[in-house]
Amino acid sequence: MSGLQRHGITQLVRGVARRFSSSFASDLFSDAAAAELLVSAGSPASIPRLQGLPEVSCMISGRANVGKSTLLNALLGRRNLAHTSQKPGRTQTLNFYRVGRDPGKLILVDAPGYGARGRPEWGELFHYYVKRREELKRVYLLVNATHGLSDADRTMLQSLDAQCQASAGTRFTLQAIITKADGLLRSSNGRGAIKDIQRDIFEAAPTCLPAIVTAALEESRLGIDDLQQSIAEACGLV
Ligand SMILES: Nc1nc2c(ncn2[C@@H]2O[C@H](COP(=O)(O)OP(=O)(O)OP(=O)(O)O)[C@@H](O)[C@H]2O)c(=O)[nH]1
Ligand SMILES: [Mg+2]
Repeated sequence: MSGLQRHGITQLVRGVARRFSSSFASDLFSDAAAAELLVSAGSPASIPRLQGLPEVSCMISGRANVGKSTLLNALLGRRNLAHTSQKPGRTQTLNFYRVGRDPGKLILVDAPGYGARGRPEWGELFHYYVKRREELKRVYLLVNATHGLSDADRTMLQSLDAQCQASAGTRFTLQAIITKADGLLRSSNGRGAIKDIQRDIFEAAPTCLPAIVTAALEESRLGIDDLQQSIAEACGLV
């Protein structure tokens, strides 16, 4: 068998494996009606143990109004499981959502936005959670495509990156999500602007995995399958 044929077969096997694992990831998120908000925690003392559940937590955090709750609804195929609002600061607690039918396979955590019009105590709650939560597998940091990185995003990325480096990625890994990309991708320099954001993210946090570019409104969806796949991989479920 020639080298070229061997290469062709390897590529074919990889392609099939990728398709198989991506269909597994979408199965994981397919049971939309069964997803459930388990607990909202407003203080470190009320962060739940959730013992008994095979919990693997993914954390979604980001600047207020960046589109976290809308993204969570898109991921779970639900309209209003997580409350959304045009006004920043709607999410004020850590909200633990079970994905799938009880006992579930993983937990998604929606967090209060920090930065503009977020409150410092919400940031403290998030930091407490990230420092202590053994079940946490990955932190997703959301960046608004139209605003780019804020100073608060940079500070957060640097802090999370330092924690990832300190544990050599054994505690949790870090990945950025560029949200609300629909608006930017319609403009002539949209792709360039997204590349700039990706470069800024890498400069602030070299351990951050390549950003997933998303749009989460019902009328324009982008990157949701990729995000489902990434969450399943982070949680060791594919
Ligand atoms: N164009 C566009 N708008 C979006 C997208 N995602 C969310 N939005 C809008 O942005 C606003 C804020 O969305 P939320 O999901 O409530 O944002 P959040 O980050 O959860 O906000 P807080 O909980 O207040 O921190 C809403 O008006 C959404 O409809 C998107 O992908 N594209
Ligand atoms: Mg919210």
